[in-house]
Amino acid sequence: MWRVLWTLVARAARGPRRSCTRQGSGAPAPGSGATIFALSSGQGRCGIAVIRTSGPSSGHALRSLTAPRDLPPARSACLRLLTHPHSGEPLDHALVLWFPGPQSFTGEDCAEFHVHGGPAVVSGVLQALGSVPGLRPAEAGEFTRRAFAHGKLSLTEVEGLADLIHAETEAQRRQALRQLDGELGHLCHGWAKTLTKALAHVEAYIDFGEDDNLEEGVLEQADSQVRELELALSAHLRDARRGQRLRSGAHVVVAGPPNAGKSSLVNLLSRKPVSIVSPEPGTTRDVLETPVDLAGFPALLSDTAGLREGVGPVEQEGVRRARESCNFLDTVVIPPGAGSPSENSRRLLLVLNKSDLLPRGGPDPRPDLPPHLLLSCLTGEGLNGLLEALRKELAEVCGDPSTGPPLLTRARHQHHLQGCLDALGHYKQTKDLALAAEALRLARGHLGRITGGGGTEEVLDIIFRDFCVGK
Ligand SMILES: Nc1nc2c(ncn2[C@@H]2O[C@H](COP(=O)(O)OP(=O)(O)OP(=O)(O)O)[C@@H](O)[C@H]2O)c(=O)[nH]1
Repeated sequence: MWRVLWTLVARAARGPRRSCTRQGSGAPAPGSGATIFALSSGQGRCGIAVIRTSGPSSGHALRSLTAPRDLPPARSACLRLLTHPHSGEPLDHALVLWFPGPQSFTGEDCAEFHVHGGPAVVSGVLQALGSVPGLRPAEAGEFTRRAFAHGKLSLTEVEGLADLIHAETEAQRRQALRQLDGELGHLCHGWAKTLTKALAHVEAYIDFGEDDNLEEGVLEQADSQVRELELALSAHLRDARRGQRLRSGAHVVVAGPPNAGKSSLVNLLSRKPVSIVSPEPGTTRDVLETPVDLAGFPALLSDTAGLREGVGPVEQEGVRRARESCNFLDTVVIPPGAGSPSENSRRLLLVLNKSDLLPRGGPDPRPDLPPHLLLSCLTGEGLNGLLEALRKELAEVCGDPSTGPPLLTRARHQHHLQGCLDALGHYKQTKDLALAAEALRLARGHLGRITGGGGTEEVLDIIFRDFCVGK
């Protein structure tokens, strides 16, 4: 029987749809065939600038620009004089590297020129490359798109790479690196393998149901595999918003009565004068948002109008907007002497500001309040404690990328996971084994599309739009 089942596992793994493996779309990247070139390091004056090429004429380009005109050994840096291929004019002394395909980032022949980073050197070398027949400037993300097309990166790894390039905080960098290293892809791959096994069991029953040699309980095994998978997928979907928040930033709202020191705290946390600080109550009238790195997590920090009643229509509108902002993670700042906050915040971190005005080492001045932190925006005392408390809150809200399972970082991951769960729901409902097998294939197709299997072409333009030229 096991031989029968293994054959079926192999067949189920092939299936009518592409399984979730680490491979590209199979479709050639637009315009692949041409050799592309671009500055891959940042724009502007710098010590070293890296210019690279990818495509069949890379070797020819390297020989055309370097003296001596032979290819350096593969993947070894060599010092060469760069000259213009037509005029012979010296352009720079550069380190050059030759990466013959398929052992290169894109899977194609690639060359790199590490030149001195002056604008004239860079434009001279780019112009020289443009004069080599068969070469054209690369479009944004075209190197990575070719890497994807040649199966060098899965789609989740491409997304991880895009996130790594855009990462502005430590938590974002950690998360992006984990995705680039294939953690999310491996997770989906593991789920797809479970589905393949379940499918093999169902197909075995369809083909050999009457065969005495067929092992007992194959359908029950498939059912239990599906149940386990459902639990795992549901757990990930429950956490789905965390990964997206980690990419886009959590909302942190500073709210409280007028003159509490909200603007002072926003300026302190963002390390720049975002808001006007003044002893006059009611200075901040509207919600002021600024992106910040809070204890390694990305956040959109909002300063709000002081919450009070009986003011004019403009300030009242500010108060209304402030209350509306208190939907996410709120830090409510209150001064000594104010009443307990009544805001209906989902997550509240209470800070008692102006602690420098309190007697040193005295008892807690506000034992009537819920647990709170003491802070002085004036002296900075208590700031480390507040940052640590924020780090814990944000790790809850965004997910901690140092530990825990890989996060779903995009809406499309969530969409396909939900699609997979829905298909598993159909599997459980139907009594028809052929339809059950089809539901499992459908579920597996959704998982495959997360890592870039068939049917992802429509999202490629959106994903690669996030890249810069040269990547
Ligand atoms: N002593 C002391 N004064 C502070 C501290 N933080 C802020 N202040 C002062 O308190 C006053 C009000 O500060 P703001 O930051 O403008 O207060 P706010 O809550 O934004 O005020 P509104 O715009 O009215 O809502 C200013 O004079 C600040 O210099 C602090 O920790 N200690």
